[in-house]
Amino acid sequence: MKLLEGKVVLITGGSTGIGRAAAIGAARHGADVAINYASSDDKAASCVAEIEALGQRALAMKGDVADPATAGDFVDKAVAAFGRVDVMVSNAGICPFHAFLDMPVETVDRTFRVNLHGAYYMVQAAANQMVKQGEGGAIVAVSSISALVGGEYQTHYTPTKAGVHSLMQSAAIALGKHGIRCNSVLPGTILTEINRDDLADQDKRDRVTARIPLGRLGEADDLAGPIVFLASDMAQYVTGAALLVDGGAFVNLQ
Ligand SMILES: NC(=O)C1=CN([C@@H]2O[C@H](COP(=O)(O)OP(=O)(O)OC[C@H]3O[C@@H](n4cnc5c(N)ncnc54)[C@H](O)[C@@H]3O)[C@@H](O)[C@H]2O)C=CC1
Ligand SMILES: C[C@H](O)[C@@H]1OC(=O)[C@H](O)[C@@H]1O
Repeated sequence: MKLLEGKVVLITGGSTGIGRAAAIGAARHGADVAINYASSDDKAASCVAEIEALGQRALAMKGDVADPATAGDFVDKAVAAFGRVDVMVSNAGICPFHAFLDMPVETVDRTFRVNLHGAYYMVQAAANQMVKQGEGGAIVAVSSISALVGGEYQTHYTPTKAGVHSLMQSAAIALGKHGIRCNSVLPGTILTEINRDDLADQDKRDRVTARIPLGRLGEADDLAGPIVFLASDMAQYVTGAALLVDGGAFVNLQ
């Protein structure tokens, strides 16, 4: 069964990792997909090609989500190409691991701007388009298990993920009357570019893996199903929710 047949899905940071897996997952479920991406034209083009090979329409738009203007441009471009917006997956993010006591101001500022401000502007732009269309919609934000627990080298990052989780809760209230559902996924540790260097430390990798009841680190594709589900009408009465996708890591205290 295809869960997103005929829908138009927008995804930020969609050329790699979790965003790319969500883009391909949405296309497999019958959606046309627009991705925003930050830098690599080649990766964006290959994602578009993969979606088109599945028989769906796709477009890629380069843009920095930290710039408020990018959100409106992205939504406008998707509407010009596909006529509407049914789903926004706010996924773009950075996590430049660094110790707390000498954290550079620029690193804090950039992480907040990309992860939290970027999500805010994208969600707002998509919601305005959905309200204009008058047929509801679904917003899925990629938050993190880090919204609930800390990280020694992530003091600038974990608050942004808590913020994204909170944004979905408040947006669910603000947008419920328009039939727009807002939910977040909370991935655990997923092997992607964002943590490639950090997890090159075998000790850390082993420690993180040992905490996961399912016995392995996550892969980007582990997020595709939960994101497609929350975006789809199968989740028609789910809003303001946060779905942990962490192999059980969060509940594993002792
Ligand atoms: N990999 C993990 O263990 C976890 C990742 N996450 C979140 O998942 C999301 C996706 O990350 P991953 O797929 O893991 O890594 P990734 O590095 O493959 O994906 C992040 C994407 O965001 C894009 N991006 C970064 N800054 C941007 C900007 N200013 N404007 C537009 N796009 C930008 C990157 O180019 C990249 O495509 C992030 O929000 C991250 O915080 C959450 C929990 C765990
Ligand atoms: C990038 C990290 O490996 C990853 O990011 C998160 O949000 C998770 O909690 C992991 O720490």
